[in-house]
Amino acid sequence: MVLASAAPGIFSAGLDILEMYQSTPERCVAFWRALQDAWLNLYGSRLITMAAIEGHSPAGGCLLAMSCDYRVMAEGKFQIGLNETKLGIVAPFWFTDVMLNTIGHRETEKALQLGALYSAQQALSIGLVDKVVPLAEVMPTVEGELKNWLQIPAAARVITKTSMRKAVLDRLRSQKEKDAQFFADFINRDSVQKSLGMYIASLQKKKN
Ligand SMILES: CCCCCCCCCCCCC/C=C/C(=O)SCCNC(=O)CCNC(=O)[C@H](O)C(C)(C)COP(=O)(O)OP(=O)(O)OC[C@H]1O[C@@H](n2cnc3c(N)ncnc32)[C@H](O)[C@@H]1OP(=O)(O)O
Repeated sequence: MVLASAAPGIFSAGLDILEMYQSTPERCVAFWRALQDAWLNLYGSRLITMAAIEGHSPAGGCLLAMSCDYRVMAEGKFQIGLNETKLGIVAPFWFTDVMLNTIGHRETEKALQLGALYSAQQALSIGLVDKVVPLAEVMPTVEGELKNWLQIPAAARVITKTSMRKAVLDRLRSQKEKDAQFFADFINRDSVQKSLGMYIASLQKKKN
């Protein structure tokens, strides 16, 4: 399975910030449950999963990419990373776990505190993506890599993948409702709503 985007220049802009702003607790819980299930299915997928990152990939976009087995990113101006702290929010523990599994403890600690967004070359240097190529070559490179992965006996590959990811998946599975409730409480704090409001305004200002 290849994750790619139909929007030129954007792999994924992350979670819909407007869903987290001035929403109701009930809607926040439903929103979060949908995200949890999507992520559990992706990270726990038995399929070979690859991200064709042909554009920006902040926050939830970076989570999607990191949850795949292999990442190819377009060189140039695009950025990738977990930038949550820049919005005044905090990456949930399962976002952090996936980043830890991808780039290790020291880089994750820096990346998360700073809300760092990396260029493709920087992302390559810390292991956040596996390959950087010109934009037009992203999809052919993914397809070529997929052929390599498909050579591996499926059962052996799936057992290996499952055992590598089980602990992180189980950690969320065992506390889904608590996590959803925590999200709804956290996101509706006055201080968090204020930060989100300012961030939304800054996105709109950038456009004008
Ligand atoms: C004690 C422990 C505590 C733990 C607590 C944990 C609890 C949980 C806390 C909460 C965790 C939440 C996790 C959040 C994850 C996320 O994914 S948050 C989203 C982060 N995303 C971003 O920051 C991206 C913002 N967007 C951009 O930077 C740019 O838009 C872009 C992606 C780089 C593209 O730029 P460009 O091509 O120039 O397009 P724009 O003109 O900027 O955008 C077009 C329109 O789209 C709107 N938009 C962009 N991104 C979003 C978004 N994520 N959500 C909603 N809307 C978005 C943008 O405002 C423009 O809108 P219009 O002006 O109406 O056209």
